[in-house]
Amino acid sequence: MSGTDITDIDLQTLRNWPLPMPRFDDDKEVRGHAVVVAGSREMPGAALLAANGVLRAGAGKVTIATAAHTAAHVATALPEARVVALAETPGGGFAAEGIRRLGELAAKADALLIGPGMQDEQASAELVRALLPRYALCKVILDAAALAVLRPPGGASLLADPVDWEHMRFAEPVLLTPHAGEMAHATGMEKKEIEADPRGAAQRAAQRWNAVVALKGALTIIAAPDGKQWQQQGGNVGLAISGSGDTLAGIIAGLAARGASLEQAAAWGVALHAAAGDQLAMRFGTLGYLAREIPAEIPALLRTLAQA
Ligand SMILES: NC(=O)C1=CN([C@@H]2O[C@H](COP(=O)(O)OP(=O)(O)OC[C@H]3O[C@@H](n4cnc5c(N)ncnc54)[C@H](O)[C@@H]3O)[C@@H](O)[C@H]2O)[C@@H](O)CC1
Ligand SMILES: Nc1ncnc2c1ncn2[C@@H]1O[C@H](COP(=O)(O)OP(=O)(O)O)[C@@H](O)[C@H]1O
Repeated sequence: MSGTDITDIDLQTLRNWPLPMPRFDDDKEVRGHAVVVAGSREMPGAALLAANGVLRAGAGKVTIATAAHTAAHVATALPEARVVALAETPGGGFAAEGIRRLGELAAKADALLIGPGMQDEQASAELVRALLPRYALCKVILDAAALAVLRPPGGASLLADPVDWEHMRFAEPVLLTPHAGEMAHATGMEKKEIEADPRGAAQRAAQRWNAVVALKGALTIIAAPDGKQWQQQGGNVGLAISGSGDTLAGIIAGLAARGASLEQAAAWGVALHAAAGDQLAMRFGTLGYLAREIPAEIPALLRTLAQA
């Protein structure tokens, strides 16, 4: 299933693929605005981890749309963010009444990240289904609970069932950031099967869903709908920690808001995230650094890579 060409995300690849840089006189809107739809009563921290990633990746502005119950706490914890409170479903998801507001926010944003720490997968899937066709005006990244949109209501496997699949082709490519467990959940495949052939799984998903797929793990594969693939095997096992993926999703959203394409934001995001893990491992040891410490490593790494 896997093709033969895959590009390693190494220093040379990044050097040949420079990120868009702001002009000296740009304002914060021009530097990029990301909307992060994330968090819930049980996992408010995911919204903070992702939003920190957005700002540390160099975007000018972040808006967090999160559960009304925890919005005030989130706002206090990240004073740099604008925080929009969304009404909740009984299951802790975001109620449909928030969709119009989210659409208005997305229409003014450069990147839209949906999913980290959201509860109620069904409500999350409905929110994505309702939001994307009406408001797909910016770069969209779907992570964690938002990936539930990939499962048809009956729960059948999309990759195994081309009929159900037809309903789920994205009109415009979005970026999906599943780990193997989420990929298994979305496709009906066994996690073991995905781990045995991550390139094949990512590539099939990218082509069938019309999405850029970043399949995360110790080896991360990025596959684009046109067949291009990148891989990154770096970082360290300390990155296998609660909230690590939330920071990655935020870093990627920040880079996309700055003007990177979805493929470029994914490749740079994965490289920066791994390099941040390596910096933290040198300082604290491989085990025991925190996900919240990852984003603060990014600005210095960006400077180093930009000058490399
Ligand atoms: N502070 C916070 O608010 C945090 C929120 N988090 C949120 O928690 C939610 C659920 O996270 P999980 O995906 O861990 O859900 P689960 O713990 O429900 O895991 C779902 C399935 O995926 C498997 N799995 C989990 N991580 C994996 C990995 N890295 N590679 C392969 N298989 C894996 C599990 O074994 C399980 O079968 C997400 O919305 C996430 O954003 C977590 O990131 C932790 C921190
Ligand atoms: N052993 C490992 N070595 C290097 N990176 C890893 C390893 N395990 C996980 N990662 C990276 O850590 C991140 C974990 O993301 P995820 O599983 O979504 O975490 P969470 O849901 O807790 O936020 C991914 O970017 C993944 O590529």
